[in-house]
Amino acid sequence: MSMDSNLTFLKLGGSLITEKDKPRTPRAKIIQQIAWEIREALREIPNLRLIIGHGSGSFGHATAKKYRTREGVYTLEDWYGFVHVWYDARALNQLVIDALFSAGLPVIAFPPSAITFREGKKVQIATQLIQIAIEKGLIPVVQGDVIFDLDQGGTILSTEEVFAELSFHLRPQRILLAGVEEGVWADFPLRHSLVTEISEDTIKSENIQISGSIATDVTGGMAEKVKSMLDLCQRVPGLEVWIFNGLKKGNVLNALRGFPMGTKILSRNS
Ligand SMILES: Nc1ncnc2c1ncn2[C@@H]1O[C@H](COP(=O)(O)OP(=O)(O)OP(=O)(O)O)[C@@H](O)[C@H]1O
Ligand SMILES: C=C(C)CCOP(=O)(O)O
Repeated sequence: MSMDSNLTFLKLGGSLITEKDKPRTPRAKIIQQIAWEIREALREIPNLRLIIGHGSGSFGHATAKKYRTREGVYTLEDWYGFVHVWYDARALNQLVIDALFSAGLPVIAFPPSAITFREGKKVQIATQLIQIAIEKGLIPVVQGDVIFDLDQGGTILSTEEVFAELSFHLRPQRILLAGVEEGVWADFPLRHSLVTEISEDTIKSENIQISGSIATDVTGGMAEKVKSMLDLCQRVPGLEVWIFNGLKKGNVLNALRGFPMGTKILSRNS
């Protein structure tokens, strides 16, 4: 399948849309602001096609950590944990959907728990549903979520993992990952030196200090984000991924306009 030059995936990171170290605390104003920026982008670029994803921040991560849901779901208590994580992730999803819908965006939620399962390493996702929604002019919204797993009962799938699976089928031109950092810092947590481009080559040759999130997190923070996106760029040639700060007014709009900032992740051959 060839690349769809009008299709962009945008993740609103959990660190951006919640106060990640305060349990179940959304950043309502930021979510609203971003909703308006997305609407403005669509007004300016009517043929822009979008899939929006969002992380779980201070909603799902703490509960997922408590029940170790990502490592598997076996006992009755584990299954209680599984639905508890689902419940928390769903609560944040409703707030995001409310803000996007109120801004006039034709959003429709596709929670991975309802359209995805995993068998071994293979993630099966009902991509066709999402494709139909896009063809009808709607904006599918996915999220980090619990999913059933045929080998280990259940697990957690991050937004990036959902995006990766969708990318193989839908071939977006760009993935935009909005968080609270300017991008990937070479010297985190000092934050003096920003890495502008990362490829498989630079990550090996340069001394870039990337670790997990400073808040509670079960999906690996920045380290896993960069690793999974580098891997994806190798497998989907031509794809570009940007990691940038969504807290600054106008940044999401500019990124959607095709002027992203922050750190670009690209395949070795781009
Ligand atoms: N080198 C680095 N550069 C930037 N951030 C880094 C770096 N190393 C670790 N981090 C941490 O990783 C965080 C980003 O990962 P995190 O998973 O929290 O993002 P998110 O996708 O917004 O959250 P969520 O998983 O809740 O959706 C940063 O906010 C920072 O705390
Ligand atoms: C913890 C849960 C429920 C999902 C994690 O997804 P992410 O916030 O995109 O990493």
